[in-house]
Amino acid sequence: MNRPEDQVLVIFGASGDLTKRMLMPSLYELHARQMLPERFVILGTSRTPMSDDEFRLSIRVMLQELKGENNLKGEEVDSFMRKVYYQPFDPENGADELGERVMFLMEENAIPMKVVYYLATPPTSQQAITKYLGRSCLFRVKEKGGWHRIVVEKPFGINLETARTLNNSLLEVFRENEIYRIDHFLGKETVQNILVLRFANQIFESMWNRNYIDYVEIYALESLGIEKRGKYYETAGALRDMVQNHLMQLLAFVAMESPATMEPEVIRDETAKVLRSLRLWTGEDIARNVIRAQYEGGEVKGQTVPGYLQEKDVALDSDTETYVALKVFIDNWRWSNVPFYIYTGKRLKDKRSGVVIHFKSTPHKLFEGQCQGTSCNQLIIRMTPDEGVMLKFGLKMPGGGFKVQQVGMDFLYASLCNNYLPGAYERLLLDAMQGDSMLYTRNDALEASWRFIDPIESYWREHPGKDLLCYAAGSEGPDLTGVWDVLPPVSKEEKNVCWL
Ligand SMILES: NC(=O)C1=CN([C@@H]2O[C@H](COP(=O)(O)OP(=O)(O)OC[C@H]3O[C@@H](n4cnc5c(N)ncnc54)[C@H](OP(=O)(O)O)[C@@H]3O)[C@@H](O)[C@H]2O)C=CC1
Ligand SMILES: O=C1O[C@H](COP(=O)(O)O)[C@@H](O)[C@H](O)[C@H]1O
Repeated sequence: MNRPEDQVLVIFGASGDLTKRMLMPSLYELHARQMLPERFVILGTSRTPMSDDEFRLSIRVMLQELKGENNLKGEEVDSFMRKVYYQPFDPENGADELGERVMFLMEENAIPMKVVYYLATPPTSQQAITKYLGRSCLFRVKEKGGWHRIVVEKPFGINLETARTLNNSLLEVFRENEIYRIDHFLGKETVQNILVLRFANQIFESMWNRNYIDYVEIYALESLGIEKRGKYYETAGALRDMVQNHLMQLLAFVAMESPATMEPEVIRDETAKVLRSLRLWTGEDIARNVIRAQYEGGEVKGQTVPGYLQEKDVALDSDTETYVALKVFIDNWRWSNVPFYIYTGKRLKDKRSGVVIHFKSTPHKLFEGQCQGTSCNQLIIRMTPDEGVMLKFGLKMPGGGFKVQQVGMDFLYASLCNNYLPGAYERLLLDAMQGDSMLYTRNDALEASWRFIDPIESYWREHPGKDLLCYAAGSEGPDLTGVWDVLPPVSKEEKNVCWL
């Protein structure tokens, strides 16, 4: 792959968690693999006063923590740090020190006027930063034959209305093709692989519809709690934090029609179409098809952990959901009446995420014990743990008679000769630098997703605490027996099965 052209990356929110834990380590990894532009500067900025060296030191410490001191090459870290700078700056204070610093660094490093801005800041500051960029001397890079792009972190609004307001303020300064709305799930190798698995293999794609598929499960289960993000999580909950963005995008990849080409706009047209075809739940449909729950105290991996209500910055009577299960339909020709079950939650037994395609059973059952009366065939696309793909089918048990046992054919990414899997942020940062927006969310898709989420949030607001289930931290989630027609996937289903 070609390295991106020479440019500057300006990261707003440089003193924050995302920059330290995800962005800088990903940029370091790209540097170590010589995938960054030859002439390249990373300028971090936030309001916190810090010198270049203080910023570099904080990044060095984080790299050592994440990768282990022995796994870092001193020379490589030093050469990376030579690309890193910091400028304290408040976008609301009227001055343009940031713009001047960027211009100076471009000149000093003989970098053309090409800039990516990364907004790793809270949504409340995004409008002020965008407005600043519109009035800064930086805005002139385009007049001088350069380009600029802006990457915007989630959450993109808290409902359709706020998403539109944010989008309009971005469009006052940037063109749609310069706006990159990031969804880090799309940067995951296994998620991208859904496209290849589906569209490079006739055996799957020809069966990928209502005639052969009974139902689909999409899940992202976590053992982590809300960490120190109580304030944010109280306004988000599992539905806005995970479903509105990541799981809707994943659903769109699983359900989209085959694109005519692999061009970004063609792929994004197809994913947007899926989200526009979602059946919108209203009123009592919501009570039937959307389940919410909240964790109580418990034990996760041998550690006692508090319940959600005891977490910092959480209201004592909060009804914020930390778990949500949804039954979703895509009202189009391909998926008519095929349920998609979506599950996500915090403080569960393990971290597991993936997609399970449940194929229909054979029309006539010939064999004894044929997969306990259900279908023998599932395709499991595992994102975490053990990234890979497993196909399950029935085979004859050795010995007399014709007894069926379900077995699995398992592909593990770890088994590849070159088993380096780029992190999601590595891939997405590189794409933004190269001007490839395929794995970034387009505004119409985002709006379609909010159109589905908003009525559920409104219903919950109108019925505080109604039907809120609870589950113990460290469990598999709330007990849905009798509440839900299909029970959520449990860890054992993803494992290969051995002969009885
Ligand atoms: N952390 C994570 O794992 C993930 C985070 N995100 C998203 O990324 C964004 C940042 O998250 P995170 O790093 O965790 O948040 P933090 O609170 O850790 O950091 C926020 C950063 O934004 C800066 N900031 C805050 N207010 C302003 C302002 N008015 N003007 C300029 N800069 C400001 C802060 O610096 P200062 O106060 O010095 O200005 C700080 O550098 C959020 O939108 C979050 O939802 C998305 C996915 C994962
Ligand atoms: O965006 C978010 O994603 C993480 C889960 O991401 P993963 O890559 O670790 O699966 C989630 O923990 C967080 O709450 C959410 O904001």
